[in-house]
Amino acid sequence: MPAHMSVSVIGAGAWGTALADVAARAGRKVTLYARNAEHAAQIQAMRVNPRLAGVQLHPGIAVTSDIAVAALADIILAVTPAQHLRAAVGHLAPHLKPDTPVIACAKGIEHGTHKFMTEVIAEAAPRAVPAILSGPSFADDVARGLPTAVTLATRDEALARALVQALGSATFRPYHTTDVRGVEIGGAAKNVLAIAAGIVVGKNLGASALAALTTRGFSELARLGRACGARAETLAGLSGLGDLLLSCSTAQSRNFALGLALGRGEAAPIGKLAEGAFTAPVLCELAAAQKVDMPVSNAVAAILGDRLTIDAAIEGLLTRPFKAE
Ligand SMILES: NC(=O)C1=CN([C@@H]2O[C@H](COP(=O)(O)OP(=O)(O)OC[C@H]3O[C@@H](n4cnc5c(N)ncnc54)[C@H](OP(=O)(O)O)[C@@H]3O)[C@@H](O)[C@H]2O)C=CC1
Ligand SMILES: O=C(CO)COP(=O)(O)O
Repeated sequence: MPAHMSVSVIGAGAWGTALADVAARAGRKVTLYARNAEHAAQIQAMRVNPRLAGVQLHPGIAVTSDIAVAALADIILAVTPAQHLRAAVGHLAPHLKPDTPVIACAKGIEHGTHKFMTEVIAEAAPRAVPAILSGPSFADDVARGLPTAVTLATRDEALARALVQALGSATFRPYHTTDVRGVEIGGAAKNVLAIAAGIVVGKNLGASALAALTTRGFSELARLGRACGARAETLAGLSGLGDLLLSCSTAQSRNFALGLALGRGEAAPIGKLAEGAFTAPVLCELAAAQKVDMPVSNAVAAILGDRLTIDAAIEGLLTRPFKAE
């Protein structure tokens, strides 16, 4: 069997299920791992996952709750929430073949450690080769076969190219890079900024304010990225600017939807994973450690931490001293 023929997806949520479909469409032999045996059996039998309602599973996808079976694949996609990645990869690690690429598809930074997703993989599965996939891609759109493009990064350029070949198709176009950190920062920071964008819309501040907020948000994302060694073209690429534009523009984004509810003074949507709420405090800690100014992200973290009202946060941002762009 040629290299990279088989793919396992760890985490049968909305994005894991959509990515299993992507890999099957690309011609790979696909296994979707759900940690709950009952869920796995139900998805296998019904060919739909309640976490991605209305989408029929590709007939080639096998569903398992056996981590040893999932670990046999040539490529692993790790698609749990960011704060669960270490546990999921740690569970998988003893069963992996040496040098198996493990691609993080979560967007976030680990609490407490400040580690990025590939660093978590490197620690939890030292014999694996960490990679990251991120970009503008709603699970629902991708699973329905609507086209998009993302960025896939790993340190070894030849491997990055091979992974893109293994997963890419006409409707899911990964671009490769070796700038792992740039891809990680874009995916993590955009979620926090999308909450701010939702607040702007929820507060009816107008389309001009939304564009200004998104642009200033990009500016702070790029500042932190540069401080952490990311390349400018990655930050302005699909995982940075691309995903920021998507997530700051529509309530289809769960992060934007959280901000929208906050801005309207409504309760947060129940049962919807908004990674930005988890990332905000750790992003701000990281920025402070790097001495990078991130006023929008700081405001989001303070609002979520009940240290600032939304009105006070808006006033604070609007009355900052004028400065050069
Ligand atoms: N949804 C989207 O459009 C996109 C999401 N992402 C990112 O992907 C990540 C996952 O999001 P999404 O799929 O939407 O989230 P969901 O809430 O839909 O699903 C998360 C899944 O992770 C599983 N899980 C949690 N911990 C573990 C573990 N230790 N081992 C195995 N599985 C585990 C959960 O299992 P259980 O059901 O048993 O709780 C659940 O099925 C996030 O970081 C998100 O930002 C990225 C791009 C698009
Ligand atoms: O990352 C995503 C789109 O690229 C999904 O966004 P939300 O997690 O905000 O729904």
